[in-house]
Amino acid sequence: EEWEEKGAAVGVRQETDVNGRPVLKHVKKGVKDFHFGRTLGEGSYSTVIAATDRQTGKEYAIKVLDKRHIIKEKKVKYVNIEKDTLNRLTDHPGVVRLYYTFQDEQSLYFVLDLASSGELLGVLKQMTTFDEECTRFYGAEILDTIDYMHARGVIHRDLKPENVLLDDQMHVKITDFGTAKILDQPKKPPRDHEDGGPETGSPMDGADVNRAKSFVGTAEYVSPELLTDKQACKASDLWAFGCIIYQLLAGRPPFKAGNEYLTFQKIVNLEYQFPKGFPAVAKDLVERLLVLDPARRLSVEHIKNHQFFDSVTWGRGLWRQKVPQLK
Ligand SMILES: Nc1ncnc2c1ncn2[C@@H]1O[C@H](COP(=O)(O)OP(=O)(O)OP(=O)(O)O)[C@@H](O)[C@H]1O
Ligand SMILES: O=C(O)[C@@H]1CCC(=O)N(CCc2ccc(Cl)cc2)[C@H]1c1ccccc1Cl
Repeated sequence: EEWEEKGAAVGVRQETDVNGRPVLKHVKKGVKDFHFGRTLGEGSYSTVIAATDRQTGKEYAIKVLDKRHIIKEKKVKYVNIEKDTLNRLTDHPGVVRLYYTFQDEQSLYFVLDLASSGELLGVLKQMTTFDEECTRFYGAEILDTIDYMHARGVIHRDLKPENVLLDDQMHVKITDFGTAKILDQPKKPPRDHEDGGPETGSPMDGADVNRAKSFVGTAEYVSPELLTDKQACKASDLWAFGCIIYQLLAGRPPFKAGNEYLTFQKIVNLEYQFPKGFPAVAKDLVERLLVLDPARRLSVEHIKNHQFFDSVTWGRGLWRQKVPQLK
């Protein structure tokens, strides 16, 4: 009998108890409720598979994590962070939604929105570069989603075109929250070392004693403050946002060198140039985001009011408008 897991009940069934009295049974989805289809992709600790709910016919992406591998690689903390973060970010069109979680002997399952048009990075590579209109549209949807995350006390910490997925209508779906930071966790007694991660207080915490000293995202998008004083803040996501805007228009990220160390050097020395023909208004925006001091970087509000986004209608309207033809 599949019993309700804490707060995870998704369905209710009417039954009668031994005295013939009606009783409501909470049932939880499981593997058998889905028809598993094609593999969408592989991660270091996960496989993502397209699946259809047998009762409703709705399509999902199910992320399957191998328990043994996660424990061996000491990634249990990231699993809990991903779940806790996704459970906080449930009502915004720009975030991949987590519908159910369940498990069996070998695996953990996360039932997610299916983003069937793949990664923004893949589309950018096909196009080489985006024109201003497409950059403005995708920049606006990404920024609107960052605004929502930050308002819910979540810093993504690893924003990049690979983690910006696209749904069947080519709207943005941001994913990969395993390395996110949840800001307003109730303060736990200080630990002997700080990795910047949230105090999840989950039973897994104690088990995961040698936590990563500090998480660093993907080299090309890492903010200078994360490299110098190991502290990420909301402005770190806006640094990555600046790198993404630059990359959509230029076809490559602003800081890229032969190896990670050289890339880090370019970042902390703010060593980057704009290609010829880079639009002036976009250049001004990027220059106000790629600022070494996080306190001097544009805030979300100021970015929304920047001339580059003049024609954008922020809010729900943004997500209802037709996506621009990628040309
Ligand atoms: N909701 C989704 N819809 C469609 N495709 C997805 C979805 N989530 C992930 N994918 C694809 O599946 C692949 C694996 O994603 P996953 O999040 O498991 O690992 P990853 O984050 O890409 O890798 P790593 O764990 O090493 O960072 C990725 O290429 C991604 O594009
Ligand atoms: O937090 C939860 O929602 C439940 C609580 C009950 C439970 O046993 N799990 C799995 C805990 C877990 C985490 C990592 C590994 Cl490698 C194994 C088990 C949690 C879980 C179930 C399914 C999918 C993800 C998770 Cl974290």
